[in-house]
Amino acid sequence: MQVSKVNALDYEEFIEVFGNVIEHCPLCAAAVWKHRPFSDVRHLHEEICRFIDDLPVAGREGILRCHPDLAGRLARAGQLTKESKREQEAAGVTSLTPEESQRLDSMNHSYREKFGFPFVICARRNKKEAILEGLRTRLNNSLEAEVEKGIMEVKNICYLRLLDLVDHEGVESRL
Ligand SMILES: NC(=O)N[C@H]1NC(=O)NC1=O
Repeated sequence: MQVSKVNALDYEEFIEVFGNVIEHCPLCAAAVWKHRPFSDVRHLHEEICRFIDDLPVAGREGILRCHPDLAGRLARAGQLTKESKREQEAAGVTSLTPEESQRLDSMNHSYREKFGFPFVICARRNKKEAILEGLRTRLNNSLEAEVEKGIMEVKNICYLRLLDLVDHEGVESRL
C-alpha cells in the first residue's frame, strides 16, 4: 500500500490494516492515527515507537505480555496470529529437535518466572541458534534491562511488519 493510501484511511480501516503491527496491541495503531499524514513508513514507525516510549513501565511490560512464547503453548495449539506464525517459522523455532525444544521450554519458563513477562526477540532477524543463545544470556539481565531490550525487539518486529504492509522504495529496511 502506498503512503498516500495509508494517509487516506479512516481510523477503522487504519486499525484493521495496522492493528497487529504490535502483537495483540491495536491500541498502538489507534493512538498514532491522528499523526497523519505520515511522510513514509519510517515516520509511521517513529510515531508508534514514541507512543510506546511515553507509556509508563507497566504499559511497556503489558506490551511484552501480549506476545506469545516462541514455540510455546499457543504455537503448539495452532493459535498464533498469522504474523507471529510466519516469524516463528522463519526463525526455525517451529521445527526444533526434541532436545532444543526442551531447552527452549525450560528457559522460557525460567525467564517468565524471573521477569513476569515472556522472552521477546525479533524472530525474523534471529535464527534458532541465536534465539537459544540470546535467551540463555538475557536470563542474567536485570528487570530494567529486559524491559528495554524486549521493547527494542518489539520495535524491530513492528518495523518488519510495517514493511510488509507499506510500499517502501528508497527507505532503509534496517532500523
Ligand atoms: N516471544 C516472541 O519473541 N514472540 C515473537 N517474536 C517474533 O518475531 N514474533 C513473535 O510473536
